[in-house]
Amino acid sequence: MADDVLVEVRDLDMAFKIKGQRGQPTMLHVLHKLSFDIGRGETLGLVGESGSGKSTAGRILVGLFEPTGGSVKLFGRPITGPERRANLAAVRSRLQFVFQDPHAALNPRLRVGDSIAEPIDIAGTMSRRDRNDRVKELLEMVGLPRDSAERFPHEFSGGQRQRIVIARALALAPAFIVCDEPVSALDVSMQAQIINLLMDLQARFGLSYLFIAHDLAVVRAVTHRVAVMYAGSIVEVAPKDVLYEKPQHPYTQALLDAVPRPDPARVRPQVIGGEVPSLLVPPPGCRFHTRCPHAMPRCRVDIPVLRETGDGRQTACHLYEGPSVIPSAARDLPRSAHGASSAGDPSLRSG
Ligand SMILES: Nc1ncnc2c1ncn2[C@@H]1O[C@H](COP(=O)(O)OP(=O)(O)OP(=O)(O)O)[C@@H](O)[C@H]1O
Repeated sequence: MADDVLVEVRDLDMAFKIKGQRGQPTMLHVLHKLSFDIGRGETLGLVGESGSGKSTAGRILVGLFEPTGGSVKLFGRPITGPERRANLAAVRSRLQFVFQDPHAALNPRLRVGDSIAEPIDIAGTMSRRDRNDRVKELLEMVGLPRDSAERFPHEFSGGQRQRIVIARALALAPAFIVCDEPVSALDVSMQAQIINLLMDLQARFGLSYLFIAHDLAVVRAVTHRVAVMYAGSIVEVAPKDVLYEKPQHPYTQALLDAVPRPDPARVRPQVIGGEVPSLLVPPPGCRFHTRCPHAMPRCRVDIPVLRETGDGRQTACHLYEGPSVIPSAARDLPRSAHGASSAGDPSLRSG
């Protein structure tokens, strides 16, 4: 593993045992062969429709769920397999999680200082005085007055509460934080402030983030690279400007097309047609083929895997597997290649 890779995920699978029809236990396959890295000081965005598995992936990375397959290394240590327990204990203080809802994340009966100090108290390594000094330092770091420690969560706004949650996440000086929709419960002006805070903290402490969000504008503002998930798989991962300027996977294109833009020529955003496939009975082949305007016969049979397609991008799509020159984006393809007729275009088929 390169020194600057903090998080290494390979072929991650996750299935939950649930009650199926007539109460029979059945497995819900939520993640399928996820692979990605996150570097030191890097923010990887994770986007995709609701239910695509983003939060499940985030929870696995902080040790909340044990995956059913594949491997995860944090700071070079596997947190999957037989060493899971020992390695998680060793890296726990360097991992944190910031949830969407700052109201639910804070105990209303605890003073803010005691909430922030929870990880310190659990670690049990600081004197009372050092702990209280650290709490004040953390409050300052997140832009709150030092005397906030004595107050209760209900005395703060939603944005301030999220600052308190972030202060608690920073208590043990982590290196990696999973931020799961950290600003989606806040109004737009608060969102900008919290995003700026997260970015300032990253610059100051070299933090790495997995940033899970629905809002593609927020993701673009905050991330370095973006991974797009569809029905439990990553379909495209690329540096953010590459992805946003020239989305390659048909699903990424549809996702970006669905974003409302202040463009008078576009009266309303395109919506992604069709239904999200069932995770219980996923379609064979490419899971997006049931909604894909470019689906070819082989898309119904073969599962595409992530492949390098240039510009630091990986895409899982049969359109880009051809033996001939790979187009830099599906948008650059001749019009005929965009429609269903591409099924018959041999230059777009893989060999
Ligand atoms: N503990 C669990 N037990 C059973 N199923 C679960 C569990 N956690 C998540 N799931 C299921 O896994 C699938 C993916 O959920 P997940 O929350 O990871 O998606 P998501 O992309 O984060 O969605 P959202 O954006 O709505 O939060 C869903 O079908 C969900 O119902």
